[in-house]
Amino acid sequence: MLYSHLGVCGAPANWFSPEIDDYSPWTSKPQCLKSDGPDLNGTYCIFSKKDFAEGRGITVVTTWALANEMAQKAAFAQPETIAGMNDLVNPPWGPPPYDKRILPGRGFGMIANRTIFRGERIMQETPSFVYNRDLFSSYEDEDRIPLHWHAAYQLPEHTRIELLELHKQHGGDEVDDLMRTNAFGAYYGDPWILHNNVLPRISRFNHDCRPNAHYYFDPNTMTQYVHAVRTINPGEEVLINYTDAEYSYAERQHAIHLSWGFACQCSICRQPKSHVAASDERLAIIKQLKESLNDWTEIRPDRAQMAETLITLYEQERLHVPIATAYEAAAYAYAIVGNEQKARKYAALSVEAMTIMYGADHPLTMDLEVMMLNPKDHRTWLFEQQGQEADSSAEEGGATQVGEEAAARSKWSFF
Ligand SMILES: C[S@@+](CC[C@H](N)C(=O)[O-])C[C@H]1O[C@@H](n2cnc3c(N)ncnc32)[C@H](O)[C@@H]1O
Repeated sequence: MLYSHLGVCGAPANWFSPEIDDYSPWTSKPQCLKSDGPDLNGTYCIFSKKDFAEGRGITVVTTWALANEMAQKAAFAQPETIAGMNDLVNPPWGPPPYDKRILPGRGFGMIANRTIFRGERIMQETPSFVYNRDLFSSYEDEDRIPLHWHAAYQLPEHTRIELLELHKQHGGDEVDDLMRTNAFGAYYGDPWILHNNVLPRISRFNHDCRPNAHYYFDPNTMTQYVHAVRTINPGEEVLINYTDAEYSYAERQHAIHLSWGFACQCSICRQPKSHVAASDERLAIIKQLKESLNDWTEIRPDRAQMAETLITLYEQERLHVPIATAYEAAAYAYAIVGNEQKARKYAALSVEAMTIMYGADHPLTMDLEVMMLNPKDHRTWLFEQQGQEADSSAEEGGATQVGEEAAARSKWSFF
């Protein structure tokens, strides 16, 4: 569907361009939706930069304040940090280990063209289209959809073609549809605001509830990374998970059908009913154990045992990435009682899995690295003992408050 205002008729009447001469780093003058308030910071506009990421380009529909924040990130301020990110011929991490192929019943998919080992980089990409999700709830379609189109037309032609060729599942407006079918949620700003990132290449990976690859987005480099979570054999399809890895069978089926329009037939969804029920039961116990392990309001002598059970359940569920949080819980459980050897062991396992889950530079990965290198340097070391001392001093009317201790402990809870 083409919008006449894109060419002949000019911008719609409810748009305006702020009277600002310097709108760098954006390469086109931002077009904004008229709002009632005088504050430009909260105004939604289209921000685009044709030369972003060595000519890949980017177009962003968000508030003025969030776009300014984004422009401070390394990807914009130090473009050398993302050199070669979208290069498919000679990418910095070696030739692509997959081929894009048409597959029966599921459109394009990515097939491994060699053995890919756990932790190996498979792909990396900067988004070409970023869209603030609040627009969906704040504006009617007739205001919102022209923004999509105008934003898409701000991209360099080769990137726009790549974007518009993406798979569309739902019908209706094309850009709206491609965004619903292909967008990845991503947080920008402080506090975090949910956006949609469209990454035309990573979008070609199909779904599996027990995938062999995992992605994460780094807002600083504005790059999404995909890594193998287990050995992938040549000829095997590289698959990512579109939903919450810990959803039950019914939740997975519902979410996949609603948002992507297919009935999931992955290896775990195709199991006999009794196996699916057993898996659901394990997932329910995983949920309960995580809640208990996240509760730091009392000293739990069975903490390490709970963490070990959680690890076993994740293994049985073939959840090779979220298991990072179970290793993390085990590392804490052993550190707080002063078991150096086991704290180190589980911290190392967690660092390995967290690097795939969030990246090596993520604060959680770096925190576990401290424990891996020297558990005694970690803030949780012998915490249980300190907690007990604090509890008894509180019972004796001492100055230390048990409540404060509990609050401090709850700050370690990351899952
Ligand atoms: C983000 S796209 C993935 C790439 C897509 N196959 C393509 O041709 O571009 C999502 C769409 O791919 C298809 N798809 C993804 N995973 C699938 C699966 N496991 N089984 C069947 N279809 C799948 C569905 O049509 C879904 O709406």
